Amino acid sequence: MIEAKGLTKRYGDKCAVEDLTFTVRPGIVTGFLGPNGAGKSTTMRMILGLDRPTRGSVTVNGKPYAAHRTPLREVGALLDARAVHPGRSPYHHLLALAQSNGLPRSRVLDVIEAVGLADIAKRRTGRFSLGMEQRLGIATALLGDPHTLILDEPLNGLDTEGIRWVRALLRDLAARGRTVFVSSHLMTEMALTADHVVVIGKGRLVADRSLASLVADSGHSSLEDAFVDLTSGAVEFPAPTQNGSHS
Ligand SMILES: Nc1ncnc2c1ncn2[C@@H]1O[C@H](COP(=O)(O)OP(=O)(O)OP(=O)(O)O)[C@@H](O)[C@H]1O
Repeated sequence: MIEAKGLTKRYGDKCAVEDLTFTVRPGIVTGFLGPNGAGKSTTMRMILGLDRPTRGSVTVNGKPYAAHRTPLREVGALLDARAVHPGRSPYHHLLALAQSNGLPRSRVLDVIEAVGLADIAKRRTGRFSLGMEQRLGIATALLGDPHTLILDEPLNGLDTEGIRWVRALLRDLAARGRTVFVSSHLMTEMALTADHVVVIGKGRLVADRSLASLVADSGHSSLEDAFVDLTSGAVEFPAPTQNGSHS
C-alpha cells in the first residue's frame, strides 16, 4: 500500500508536484498516467525517499521508505534501467545487492531465470540493449520478493514479446496480493494491464478511479481518448491574480 497525502515538490519557482493525495492498493495493478513533465517520476522518487517533499508525506506499507529496516523486501523499484555499472554482469549486480540486503543467493538465480536473462547472466551490461537493461531492472525490483512494486516506464525498449511478458508479470504479482504501481505512456498497453489509474496533469491529480469507470464515463471507447480529453485541460499552475484568486 502506498499512501500520499498532500504531496508537493517545488524546484525553485517550478512546482513539479502539487498537493497530491492518493492511495495505491494491494491486489490490483494501478497505472500512473500523465503527459510529459506531469510529475510522475518526481512522485515516484519521493515515494522512494530519493527526493524530499516540499510539503506533505508519503508512506509505503505504513512507513516512510527510509524507515523500513529491509527496504528491498518491502519495495522493489525500477526508475532508470540504465543505472547499472556497465562493467558488471547481471549476476554480479544482483549478487552485490542481495548480499548487502541479506537476501539469499538463490533469489539471484530465481530472478535471472524469471526475466529471461539466464543465457547472458555473466555478460557485462555495457553493451546491453535497452530491452535487456529493462529486464535486468525488473529483476532488480523483484529481487527482495517485495510487497510493493514501483516501476517507471518498464515497457520502454521492450519488444512485443517483452511487453506481453511484463503485462502477465504485473497481473500475476497483483493476483498474488502485491501492490503494483506502474507508469507508462503506452495507453493501449495500460488499458490491458491496469485495473485502476491515478492520472496527473501539470503536477496535480486529475483522476483516481477504476480504469473501466474512467473510460465508461468519458464518453469515449478507449483509454487513450479518455486520457487525452482528461489531461488537455490541465493548465500549468495558473498565476494568482492580485486578489489571490486564479486567473
Ligand atoms: N531536479 C529538477 N530540477 C528542476 N526541475 C525538475 C527536476 N526534476 C523534475 N523537474 C521538473 O518537474 C516537472 C516534472 O518532471 P517529471 O520528470 O517528474 O515528469 P514526468 O511526468 O515523469 O515526465 P515524463 O513523462 O516526461 O518522464 C518537469 O517540468 C521537470 O522539468
